[in-house]
Amino acid sequence: MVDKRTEQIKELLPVYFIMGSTNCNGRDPVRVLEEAIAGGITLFQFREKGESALTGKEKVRLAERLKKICQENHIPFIVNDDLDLAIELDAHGIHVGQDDLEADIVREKFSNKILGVSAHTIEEAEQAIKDGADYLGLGPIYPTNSKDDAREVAGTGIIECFRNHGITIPIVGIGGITPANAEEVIQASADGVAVISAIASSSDVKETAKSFLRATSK
Ligand SMILES: Cc1ncc(COP(=O)(O)OP(=O)(O)O)c(N)n1
Ligand SMILES: Cc1nc(C(=O)O)sc1CCOP(=O)(O)O
Ligand SMILES: [Mg+2]
Repeated sequence: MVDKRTEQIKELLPVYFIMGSTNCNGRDPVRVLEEAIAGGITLFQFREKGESALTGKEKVRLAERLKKICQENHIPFIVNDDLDLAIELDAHGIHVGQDDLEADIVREKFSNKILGVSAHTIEEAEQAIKDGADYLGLGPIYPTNSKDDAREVAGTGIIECFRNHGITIPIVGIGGITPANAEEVIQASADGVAVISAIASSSDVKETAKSFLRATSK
C-alpha cells in the first residue's frame, strides 16, 4: 500500500522547476519564477550555483524573495545543498546529492521536511531510502549544459532499471529534459521531470511550463 506522504510527494513532482540567478539569462529570477508558476510548475528548488552565483547575504535575500513567491502561490520551496539556508528560511525541504551532506544527517536535522536525494546506482537508492529520502533525483537522463560535474548520460533506462529492482519511492528524472522528451521520462515510470534551462531560458517561460504540464499529465 502506498502511504499518504508518498502520494503527497508524487503530486508535487510532475513539473519540478529548479533555478538560481545564473540560469535566467540576465532576467530577474523573481519574474521568471512568477511566470513559471503561472504556467503550472508543481515544485520549486532554489539552486544558486555557477561562476557568478550569489553568496552570503545576497544569496539569502534572493532565496527569501523566491520563497515568498512560492508561499503566496502554495508551491513548496526546496533548497539545493545548503542545509543552513534551508533551516534559516524554514524551507519546505532540501535536495542533496552524493557529494553533499549525508542524507541521514540532513533527515535528522531537518526532520519532517521534504528530503530529495540524487542517486545513480541501486545501492545509492537503497541507502537514500534507509536515510529517509522522500524522492530520488535520477540523471542526467539526457545531455545537459546546466551542471559542470554531471555524470554520463543515463537515458530513461535508469528509471526503468530502478523500478525493475523494486525501487517504488517517488522518482524525478533530471538533465536535458524538454517538453518534447518529458513524456518519455514519465513513460519510463518517473513521477515527474526536474528542469532548469528549458524553463529558465525560455523566451516564453509561462507557455513552456504549460507544455511540461501537458506532457507530464498524458
Ligand atoms: C531533483 C534534483 N535531482 C538531482 C539534483 C542534482 O543534485 P546534485 O547531484 O547534488 O547536484 P547539484 O544540483 O547540487 O549540482 C538536483 N539538484 N535536483
Ligand atoms: C542539477 C542537475 N543535476 C543533474 C543530475 O544528473 O543529477 S543534471 C542537472 C542539470 C539539469 O538542468 P537542465 O534541465 O538545464 O538540463
Ligand atoms: Mg548537490
